[in-house]
Amino acid sequence: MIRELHRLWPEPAPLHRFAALQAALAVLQGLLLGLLFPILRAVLRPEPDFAAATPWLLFGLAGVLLHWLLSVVATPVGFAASGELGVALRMRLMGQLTTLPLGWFTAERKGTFTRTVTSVATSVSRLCVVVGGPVITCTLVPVTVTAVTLVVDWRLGLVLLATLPVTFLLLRHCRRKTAAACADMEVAANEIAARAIEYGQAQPVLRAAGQARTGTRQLDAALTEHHRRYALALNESLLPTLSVTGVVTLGFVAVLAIGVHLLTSGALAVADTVALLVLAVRFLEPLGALAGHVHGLGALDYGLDRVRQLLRTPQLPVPANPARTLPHSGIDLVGVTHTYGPDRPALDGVTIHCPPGSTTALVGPSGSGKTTVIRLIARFLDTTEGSVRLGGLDVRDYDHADLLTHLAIVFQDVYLFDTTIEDNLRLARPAATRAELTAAARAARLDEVVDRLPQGWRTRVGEGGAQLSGGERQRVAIARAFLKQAPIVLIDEAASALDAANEAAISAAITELARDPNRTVVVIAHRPSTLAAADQVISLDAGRVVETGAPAELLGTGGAFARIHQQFSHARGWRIAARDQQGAPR
Ligand SMILES: Nc1ncnc2c1ncn2[C@@H]1O[C@H](COP(=O)(O)OP(=O)(O)OP(=O)(O)O)[C@@H](O)[C@H]1O
Repeated sequence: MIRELHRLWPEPAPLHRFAALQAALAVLQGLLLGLLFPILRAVLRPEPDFAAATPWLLFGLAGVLLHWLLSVVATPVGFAASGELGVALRMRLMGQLTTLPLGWFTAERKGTFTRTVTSVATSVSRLCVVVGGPVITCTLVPVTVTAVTLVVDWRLGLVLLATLPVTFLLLRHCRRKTAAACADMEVAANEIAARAIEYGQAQPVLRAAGQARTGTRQLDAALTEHHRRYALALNESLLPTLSVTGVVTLGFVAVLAIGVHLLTSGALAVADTVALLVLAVRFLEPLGALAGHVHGLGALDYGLDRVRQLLRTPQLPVPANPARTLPHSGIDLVGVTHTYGPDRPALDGVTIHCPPGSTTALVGPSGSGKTTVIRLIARFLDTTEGSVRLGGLDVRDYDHADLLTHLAIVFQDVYLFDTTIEDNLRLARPAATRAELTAAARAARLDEVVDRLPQGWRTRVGEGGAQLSGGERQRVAIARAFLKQAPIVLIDEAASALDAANEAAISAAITELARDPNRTVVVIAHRPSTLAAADQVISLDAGRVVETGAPAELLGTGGAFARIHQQFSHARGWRIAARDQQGAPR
């Protein structure tokens, strides 16, 4: 565990100071107990010799004062060490976060990461001091007392010495059991959290279905499972804990019996017997207390393991000499296969060519692989086979942070920070001038939204952007894309129904982005107007490209795209206008 801590926190000087103080306190306690021998020998005799006892008493007094002083110093040192360790662990975890492939961030992993950065890191840093301190004391006091006893009477010393390894081995076993139980209960706790969130989110559906009271089945099952595992964990750790207490009690009985025997047989003086019995009590007491701390140690082992596992997550490989600039804005996927898990590949031998300045619309049924194409272009994921090329270079040849400066991405579910609408837009270009902000907002039809808001640009948008509608949030994201002036724009168009104003505004904004000859746009299209603005449509099905061509061309083939178009036409009374040679609608 200590080695593990060193690996996670390479500069643990504050923790060393705290451990050294605790060790000093423990050894001092043991040595102070040793003073009982000369003191009792001087006092417990027919004619007590207080003069002989006085120097030892003075020694004892000085020792007690020193002990008090060290304890006073140890408390703030412990707090500081715990605080610094917490900060160091969180910094390392947050540092790791920025190097992970974005495809890693599934909902479940985000939950695990949040718990590790918050509660696990806090518990590790707290337990290191709150449990680590007493464990050092409870280990070193018996060791020092054994050494003192061996010096005075080797027979009693040997009894104490024999108790130590048995107790420590049992405690180690206890600790392993507790760590395993913690891991087991964490799985059950995660399940409860997931079901509780789901239950909260599903309230409208459950109420609409009249199942508000009965819809807790899964949550109930998760709670029952957690309770079952908790009871199991308690049962499993009970036996080793009771064994430790048993060994400690047996050790005390043995010391008592041998002490009485030595006293009655005249082999040990009364003063030494009394002192040895006091020492035996102080030897066994901390060992018993250790059993109480073993659960904390198990939880500490488990917490350290969680932090280590996260820090070991493979990072996105960085090339030795990364390309910094994008030669052009063309995009190519060459024989790309991507597999998420053991199932069939999400993309299977996909080849796509998007010339610089063109607009490509991706269409296809749900699960056909459209989002995966976007994720691979942005290198949120790496391909399993084949390569993704931006500006003629493999995405793996760029530094990922640099690569992202060339991309603007508009997600379907836009997340906004709980700050002003201006700050949310500035995220794309913090140094943008007022004129640039206004121009981007106008292009994305966000200006209409800003004008309507009570405090205009200074209006706070609420957590996640809750003060704005889905369509308005997507306008902010599109405005970010305009403001960033990135040569490559990736859009996952909102699939849900929008009101007429948002629908028209977003369509117009995407069409404007698509018309810009300096931008290459790839859009997952859900709206006819977006398809109409595209130079080419790529139709995907089950991870394969089934059709490629200009929208008007593909209409005539009667294939997959023509069928999608027919659905759109029925749903919205819409048709693709044929384009003239220059690409302008006729
Ligand atoms: N993180 C993931 N882990 C495992 N499988 C995934 C993951 N993301 C997507 N998939 C699977 O990969 C396949 C392609 O998914 P993808 O999201 O790319 O399709 P899509 O065409 O964008 O679908 P939709 O239109 O519903 O968003 C699907 O079978 C999907 O279940």
